[in-house]
Amino acid sequence: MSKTLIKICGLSTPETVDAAVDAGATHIGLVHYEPSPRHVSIADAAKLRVRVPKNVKVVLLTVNMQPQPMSEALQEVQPDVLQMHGGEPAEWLGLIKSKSSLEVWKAVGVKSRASLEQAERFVDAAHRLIYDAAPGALPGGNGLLLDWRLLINYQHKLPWGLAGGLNAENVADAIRYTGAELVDASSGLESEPGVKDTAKIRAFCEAALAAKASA
Ligand SMILES: O=C(O)c1ccccc1N[C@@H]1O[C@H](COP(=O)(O)O)[C@@H](O)[C@H]1O
Repeated sequence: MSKTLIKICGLSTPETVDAAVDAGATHIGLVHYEPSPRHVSIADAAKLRVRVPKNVKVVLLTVNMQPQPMSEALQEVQPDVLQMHGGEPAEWLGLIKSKSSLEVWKAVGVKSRASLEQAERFVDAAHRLIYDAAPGALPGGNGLLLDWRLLINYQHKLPWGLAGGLNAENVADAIRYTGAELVDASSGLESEPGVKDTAKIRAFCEAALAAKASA
């Protein structure tokens, strides 16, 4: 199995971006969604983006963002990946995928096997699905685990990643149990909402890199 992909999301300071890169993250997530404690403005996202070396991908996370501000945000931040974490329709993602060189990811809340089947509507519209727990107070970033058993023996139609309540203590089990090739964590790496802890980031990356999926 190839090396696990690691996305550290909700970074908002130069120090924590650098810590994630140094720890071996393959993807740096910047959340642009005002209700989130991890929200960064587009101007700040653009400043953080330029710190990230070329071998690490920058993911801009948005929620139901309208086309015009989205287009301006993409222009300014120049992310490698756009993660849509709301109720965006497949047609909308498909349009962005067909008109840009961006990798397009769609996050879906997984409550049942039916959620996985419903997410297949994004097969032509997205490059990757991110399986998260069902939305809580926020559309994501709630630290809620999804039921990993739902993923066992599922014939995924797209590359996918596992999110939802991951932290340094559970990520190795998550990889071994589900076979996830990409793990995505945010609130589990914080000392308080919106404040990333560099020691937790390092411990998460170490545990994820050391784990070998058996699924
Ligand atoms: O992190 C947020 O605040 C956020 C806000 C709105 C949508 C998604 C958000 N985060 C993403 O949600 C998943 C799971 O996060 P957690 O590890 O359970 O906190 C992940 O993709 C985050 O990047």
